[in-house]
Amino acid sequence: MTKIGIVGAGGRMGRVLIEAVHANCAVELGAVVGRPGSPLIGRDAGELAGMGFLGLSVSDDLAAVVGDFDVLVDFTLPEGTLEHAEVCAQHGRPMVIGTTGFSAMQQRELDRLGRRIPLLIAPNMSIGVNLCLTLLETAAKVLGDEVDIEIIEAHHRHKVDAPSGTALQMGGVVAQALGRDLDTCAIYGREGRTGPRERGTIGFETIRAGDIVGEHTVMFAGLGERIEITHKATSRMTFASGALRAAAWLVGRPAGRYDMRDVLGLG
Ligand SMILES: NC(=O)C1=CN([C@@H]2O[C@H](COP(=O)(O)OP(=O)(O)OC[C@H]3O[C@@H](n4cnc5c(N)ncnc54)[C@H](OP(=O)(O)O)[C@@H]3O)[C@@H](O)[C@H]2O)C=CC1
Ligand SMILES: O=C(O)C1=N[C@H](C(=O)O)C[C@H](O)C1
Repeated sequence: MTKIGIVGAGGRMGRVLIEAVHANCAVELGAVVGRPGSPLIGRDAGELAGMGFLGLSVSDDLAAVVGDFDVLVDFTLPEGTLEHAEVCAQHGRPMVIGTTGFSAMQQRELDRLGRRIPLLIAPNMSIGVNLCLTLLETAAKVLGDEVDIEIIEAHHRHKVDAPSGTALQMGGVVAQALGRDLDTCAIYGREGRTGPRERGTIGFETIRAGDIVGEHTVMFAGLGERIEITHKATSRMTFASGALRAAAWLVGRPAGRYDMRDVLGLG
């Protein structure tokens, strides 16, 4: 049975991951780690996730528990994820990363670490979103430059990065299919006297409100017709289940950077 380590124990995803591991008979909980100084350190992981006593307490030292798991699952913040990845690289542990909001420099650091250990990095672990990436590639290739492309994403009020990692990945897939460079063709929000839409751009719009789990729409709008590909997550369990599937898949792979489409055979 694959032993899972979880960092970011007290986070929205951390708690759901503890629950998901407990409910999945192919994996077991090896270690749960919280941020040093957090009031959660020493608490029982099961009680933290609202599932009752599990007999595994939250540690504040990833290096001290690295022997207790086969693969680490990380949904935290970029700075924390890079520190955790360095520990995993030192101890030869594979890692599944769901964290979003990495800078270009942090992405290069992940590339470097991915040469030492297997790293699976996906801004969205849901099967539905990863299937949508394939649909988007096909749509972009068929519709070409005739249509205007806009990506609209909506998330809960606590989210700290924008646009979402998923929206950026969707933009990247569409841009690549059209032979465009997302860095130069992306427009992030509009206001004031913008003038008419510049052809060849990809627009991003962000909504932050209430408890929305995660919604993404990519609009291909032409003259006389419009296609919209939409994904709506209604439970964080969909991300957690995907992350555990990825974790079990990753153990035993050679060092490298993988993503969820590799797990699903969509790469
Ligand atoms: N790939 C996917 O499918 C999904 C990705 N995400 C992404 O996952 C990330 C987390 O989301 P969410 O759970 O909602 O966020 P939360 O803010 O609820 O949780 C983040 C957790 O990370 C911990 N943390 C933050 N910084 C550090 C650090 N430097 N070292 C160690 N631990 C740290 C926090 O600890 P503390 O509370 O002590 O600050 C907290 O427990 C985001 O980037 C989000 O975009 C979310 C859902 C799905
Ligand atoms: O922060 C979140 O909650 C989510 N973040 C991910 C992203 O940035 O794409 C994925 C998911 O939509 C939830």
